Amino acid sequence: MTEKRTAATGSTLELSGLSAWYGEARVLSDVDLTVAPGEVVTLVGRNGAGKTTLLRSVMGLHRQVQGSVSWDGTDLGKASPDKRARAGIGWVPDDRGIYSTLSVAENLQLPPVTGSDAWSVEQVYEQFPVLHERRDFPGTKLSGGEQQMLAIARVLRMGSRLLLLDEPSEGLAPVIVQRIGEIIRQIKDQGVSVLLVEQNVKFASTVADRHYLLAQGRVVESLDNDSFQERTTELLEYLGM
Ligand SMILES: Nc1ncnc2c1ncn2[C@@H]1O[C@H](COP(=O)(O)OP(=O)(O)OP(=O)(O)O)[C@@H](O)[C@H]1O
Repeated sequence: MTEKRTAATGSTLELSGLSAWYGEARVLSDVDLTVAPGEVVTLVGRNGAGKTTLLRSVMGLHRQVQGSVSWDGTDLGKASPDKRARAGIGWVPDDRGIYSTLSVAENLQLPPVTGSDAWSVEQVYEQFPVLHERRDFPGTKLSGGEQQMLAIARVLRMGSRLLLLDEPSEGLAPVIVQRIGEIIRQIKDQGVSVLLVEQNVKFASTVADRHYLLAQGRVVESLDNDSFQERTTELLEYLGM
């Protein structure tokens, strides 16, 4: 098992006044957001609200931004995505981004180790037995759920301390969504933080500590999970979801 980290050794993500544009179009406006060590936080909002752009801005993949993204007390400024990855931020895109012609085992060998908490391949196989069973299969032969597990396992192999997950439950069967939920709770227990874009509100409420509701690029509500569960119907109606 991976050693459990304590909150004291973790890092906080803090966005302050983050705005983002595509050309002239402003798609994020003055977003303030924090993710504390070991916290699971979701971004909820309808299509086009700016959720993916926010994750890409944290990773440094979207560059037309203003405001600050700070990690571990340091403003990331214009740091490259590679530098952010080496600082412990792991990105799991919505298309999962695995190398489809490489085997599961090869995909797991590729990531550079960036942190002292990097999972070994053995740990990955212990926690994701299905990846062990499929270790010689190419990415193309994996189911959606297996691809999602592989994508998450790859950032854990690097030792990322903050996972940015873009719709991990999308298109997956309920039993697999449940398994992804267990994995998120487990990595949280190990002190890893998660910022999760999620349209599946029920799933979000089973894994998250807090939620930010985004509408037209603005944070319109920030709620703990109890308040979110109490007000789900009202909030979804407001968001048009
Ligand atoms: N490459 C791009 N060029 C121009 N506009 C873009 C681009 N990517 C996204 N947008 C626009 O930016 C806004 C925010 O998009 P974003 O993908 O961040 O939203 P989202 O909340 O993640 O929605 P979805 O769930 O549909 O991906 C939308 O209006 C979208 O049309």
